[in-house]
Amino acid sequence: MTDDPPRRRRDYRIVVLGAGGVGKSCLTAQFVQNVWIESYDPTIEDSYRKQVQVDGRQCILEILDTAGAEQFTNMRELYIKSGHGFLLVFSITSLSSLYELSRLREQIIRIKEDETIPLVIVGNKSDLERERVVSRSEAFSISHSWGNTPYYETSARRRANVDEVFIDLCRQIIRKRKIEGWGNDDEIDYEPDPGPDHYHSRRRRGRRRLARRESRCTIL
Ligand SMILES: Nc1nc2c(ncn2[C@@H]2O[C@H](COP(=O)(O)OP(=O)(O)OP(=O)(O)O)[C@@H](O)[C@H]2O)c(=O)[nH]1
Repeated sequence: MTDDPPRRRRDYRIVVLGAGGVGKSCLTAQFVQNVWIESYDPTIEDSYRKQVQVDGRQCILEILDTAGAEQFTNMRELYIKSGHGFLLVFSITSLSSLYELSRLREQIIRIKEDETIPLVIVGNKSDLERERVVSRSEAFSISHSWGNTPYYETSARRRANVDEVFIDLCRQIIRKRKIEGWGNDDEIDYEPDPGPDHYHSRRRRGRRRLARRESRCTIL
């Protein structure tokens, strides 16, 4: 019996940021599992993994939702520090959630000490057009002022543009690493695929998993 040749993948750590209630968990659940979760229980830590192909490269996504406001800031700094790319999510029904993104971006740049970190701006809840308070032009003007950061409008409820935002971010990360000469440094042998994309809900264990694993998508 011959061993299979080792397969290779590249691991990218993606962090999903945004104000409370903008739909970060719903977006991620849709991307990972193709499910719509109407109401999310914040007391449960949910961990998601997804292996996807982006232009022939493997990418794994994992999400950790944490409860506890005090830990939140520290955990967020930790996640930002370790992130390779960031989804900045607001709701088109909340102007304040859009303004929150500037603060988050400044925090990312400060912590990462990098102004070219891969970002995607996500205007979620596009199905609530009648409740829209953030115009597309307002969101685009922020995108332009940030050096044309990609802007997408999504609906987690209708699963509109959900894959696109994650894939765009992965592409940016791949491009940046190429430009910066990371080459194949982060390629590692990996275990055979455990099966279909999976989802698990855990209490407390998620944080340890986050520290251990190389590839993550974290929701804050
Ligand atoms: N209509 C509509 N509602 C959405 C959409 N995405 C999320 N929601 C609703 O918005 C609420 C908040 O969604 P979550 O995914 O829990 O938001 P979150 O950003 O993870 O919130 P926090 O855990 O507080 O940070 C829920 O009631 C969802 O059902 C969407 O695309 N359209």
